[in-house]
Amino acid sequence: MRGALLEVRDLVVEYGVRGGAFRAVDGVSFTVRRASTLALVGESGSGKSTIAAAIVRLIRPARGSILLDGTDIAALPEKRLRPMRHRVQMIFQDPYGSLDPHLSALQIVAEPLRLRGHDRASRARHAAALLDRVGLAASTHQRRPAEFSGGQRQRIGIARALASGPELLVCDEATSALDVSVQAQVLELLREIQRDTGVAYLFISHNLGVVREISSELVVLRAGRVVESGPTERVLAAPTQPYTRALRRAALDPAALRGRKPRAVLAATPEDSGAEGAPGEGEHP
Ligand SMILES: Nc1ncnc2c1ncn2[C@@H]1O[C@H](COP(=O)(O)OP(=O)(O)OP(=O)(O)O)[C@@H](O)[C@H]1O
Repeated sequence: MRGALLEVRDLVVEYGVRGGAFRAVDGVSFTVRRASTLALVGESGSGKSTIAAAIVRLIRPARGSILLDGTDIAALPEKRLRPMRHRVQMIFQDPYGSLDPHLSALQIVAEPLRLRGHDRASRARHAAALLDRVGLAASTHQRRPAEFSGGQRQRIGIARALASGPELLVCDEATSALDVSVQAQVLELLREIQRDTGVAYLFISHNLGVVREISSELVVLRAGRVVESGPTERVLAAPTQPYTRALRRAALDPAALRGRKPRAVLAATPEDSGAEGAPGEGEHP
């Protein structure tokens, strides 16, 4: 089995709310292995994005550790974290908001290369190669983000993330805004990139169809806690938790397959309302 790249241990993340702290992530542990894909699933509000934000250090956890190759990046002072930041990159549901509208695709992808010390010629060469790699023809490289489709913008986001030379890509609903055929193309691209570069993915999604395609390991979250985890095929073939069964049914719902959040279709049937209670319960108001 491949070695561990990212080990999340007993992670607790809290948000300050009126009257105290709200615990959005409550004692979560999992391991992402090198060159492999672990999916985090769970209904809206279960804590997926909060975990992602803690991993890329947008938020500091209240407790627990996030070990990247054995170094606890949750505890590192900013100065010591800086040289490691390029090792973990993130791609978002809609990269549009994070792509500078005034820059060309080539300039967007060149920026992380500048930060890594590439000179101008090397930046142009590498950025063009990365855009080619994600399937964007040279004739499009000078276009601005608004001149691309959603799927193409996601490709720019992937190329930009790759420009940092990451070992881990955190993909937060990275294909959810895309229609099904474009989604399949982007998933295939991510798989090819993993084969070529050995990058690992932490793949956050509410869509079990997508998760089945891309991940080897699965962690199911509910109200900030892990309710089930293991090899994806095993967990999906024989979920032991009522909540996972409800999620699996939701994945078969056409609305879920179109990329909508399945909250509305998550009402558990009586057979599923076991000790875990009905999905949606315990959600933060
Ligand atoms: N800044 C914040 N302040 C207070 N509570 C927050 C904040 N951000 C998120 N939360 C709460 O933390 C919980 C987890 O939110 P999070 O966004 O991590 O869930 P999620 O599983 O990613 O949901 P989604 O699928 O809708 O993106 C939710 O109950 C949410 O309301």
